[in-house]
Formats: sequence, C-alpha cells, structure tokens
Amino acid sequence: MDQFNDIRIAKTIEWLKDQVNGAGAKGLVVGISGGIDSAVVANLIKRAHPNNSIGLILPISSQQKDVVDGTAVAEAASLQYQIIDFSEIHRTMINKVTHVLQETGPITTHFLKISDANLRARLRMSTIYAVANAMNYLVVGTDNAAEVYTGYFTKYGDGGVDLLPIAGLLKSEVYHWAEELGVPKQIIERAPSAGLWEGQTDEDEMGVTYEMIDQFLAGKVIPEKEKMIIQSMHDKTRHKRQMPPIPEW
Ligand SMILES: Nc1ncnc2c1ncn2[C@@H]1O[C@H](COP(=O)(O)OP(=O)(O)OC[C@H]2O[C@@H]([n+]3cccc(C(=O)O)c3)[C@H](O)[C@@H]2O)[C@@H](O)[C@H]1O
Ligand SMILES: Nc1ncnc2c1ncn2[C@@H]1O[C@H](COP(=O)(O)OP(=O)(O)OP(=O)(O)O)[C@@H](O)[C@H]1O
Ligand SMILES: [Mg+2]
Repeated sequence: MDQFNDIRIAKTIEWLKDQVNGAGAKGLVVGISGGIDSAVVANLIKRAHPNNSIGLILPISSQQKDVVDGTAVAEAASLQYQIIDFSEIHRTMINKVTHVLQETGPITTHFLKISDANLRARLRMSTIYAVANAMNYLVVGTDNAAEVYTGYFTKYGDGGVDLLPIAGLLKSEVYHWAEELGVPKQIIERAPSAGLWEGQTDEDEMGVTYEMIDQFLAGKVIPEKEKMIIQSMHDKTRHKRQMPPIPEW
C-alpha cells in the first residue's frame, strides 16, 4: 500500500468525475497504446465512470505486440474497448501527400518520416473525437509532466485532448501509479515508445532519459549536457503549450 499515491489517485478520480459533470458530458474516452501512460489513464477513467468509459486501440501499421498489450490493459482494467485499424487510410493519405509534395520539389526522407509519424497521432485524435462527439464523452490525454515540459507529443495529435489527468506526474510517479492501479507487469516492463516507427524509443529519440528529466523537474542538479537538451526541447515547443498567436492591432 502506498498511501500518498492512493490519496492522489482517489483525488484524480473525483476530479475526472467533476470535469465530466461540469461539462455536461456523460463519460470519458482514451486511446490505449499498450504503453504505461495510457494504461494508467485507462484505469483512472474506468474508476471515475465505470459504465461510461471506453478505450480505443488504434493500430496504424503497428506491431502486433501493441494490440496484444493494449487489449491486456483494457481487460485487466475491465474497461470496454474497441480496436479500429487505420493502416490503410494512413498509407493512402501519406502516398497522396508524398506524391503531391514530390511534384513541388525535393523533400528529405527525414521530414517525410516525421510527417508520416505525426499523421498517425492526428488520425488517432480524429477518431477519438469522432467517438467523443457521438457519445457525449470527453477525450482524456495521457501526457505526463516530462512530456508536457519537453513538448514530446504531436501538436493536435496526442496533444489534442480535453483533460490531462496525469500531466502533473513525473514519469517515475506514473510507474508507482501503474503498480497501485494493477497495470499488468508486461506493460510496466516495456520501454516507453511513441510507436511511430519501427524500433522508436522515447529516450533514444530525445537523447535524454526520463530519469534525468524527472530529476531536472524535481529541481535536482543534473549534468549540463542533459540540462541543455531538456531546455532546448522546452523552448522549441513553447508554441505547443499555447493557443495560436493572434496579431495585435
Ligand atoms: N514557433 C512556432 N510557432 C507556431 N507553430 C510552430 C512553431 N514551430 C513549429 N510549429 C508548428 O509545429 C509543427 C511541429 O510540431 P509537431 O507537428 O508536433 O511535430 P514535431 O514536434 O516535429 O514532432 C513530434 C515529436 O513528438 C514525438 N511524439 C509524438 C507523438 C507521441 C509521442 C509519444 O511519446 O508517444 C511522441 C515524436 O516522436 C516527435 O519527436 C510544425 O510543423 C509547425 O506547424
Ligand atoms: N496504437 C494506439 N492506439 C490507441 N492510442 C494510441 C496508440 N498509440 C498511441 N496512442 C495514444 O497516444 C498516447 C501517447 O503515447 P505515449 O507513448 O506517450 O504513451 P504510452 O504509450 O501510453 O506510454 P509510454 O510512454 O510508456 O509509451 C498514448 O498514451 C495513447 O493515448
Ligand atoms: Mg507509447
């Protein structure tokens, strides 16, 4: 038993209920990836709205393991879920966009990869909102404090949500909550990944570990090199944490 975290979990569940009531909504929906952040959120929404919560497993040319683990998360939480595969739609969109762009001039494979990856996150966001609109549910995001601070999310993709119940948690705290909430061990042991391309891991892409980001956010002294990476990510992604700018006349 971890009393400190249990109290915060209970408060977050009450907060989710208040948000739904305050919005005049009926329930909550989350995308389930097979990763730990969405596993924690899946358990929170089930506890907040046992009969009005749903998880969506949305593979887009994803590894089968993501679907297997996503299903294990939903089943362990007794959360209602649906699997919708958008691999074909994504491929069609990317092929058309690439074709048109290549007519306008050369485009690097690096930028095509980023574009392809972020489109996955935005297709998922559109799907989750389609369900939320139809059911009068709110869309629940899964960003933790490290991701919000570094802007490590797709603008209007996984960043496009109504509520952020775990955005105040360090990544290490997400692990504590996962254990308290009974998230299956196989999910807790997976390396964090956006799953946007083969073999992607968050820490490799960012060039800094979650442990370092957590220490930095907790106000501890960390090596200058890591500090620079974190601050640079934070500065470059400021626009993602704000409303679009409007000119002043
Ligand atoms: N200064 C500025 N003012 C206003 N807008 C600005 C801007 N700079 C760029 N932009 C806009 O923002 C766009 C770039 O932002 P964005 O589209 O988000 O793309 P970007 O930040 O380049 O890529 C998203 C990153 O988040 C990672 N990610 C995504 C999804 C999930 C997860 C995960 O952990 O699961 C991680 C992904 O691996 C990648 O590293 C630009 O194309 C431009 O439209
Ligand atoms: N295949 C997917 N199906 C449904 N939702 C997804 C899928 N992939 C990503 N998402 C959504 O995008 C969010 C952002 O992904 P992110 O990788 O940050 O979190 P995670 O996978 O839950 O945890 P971890 O950081 O440990 O990988 C997920 O939490 C989930 O809500
Ligand atoms: Mg993930």
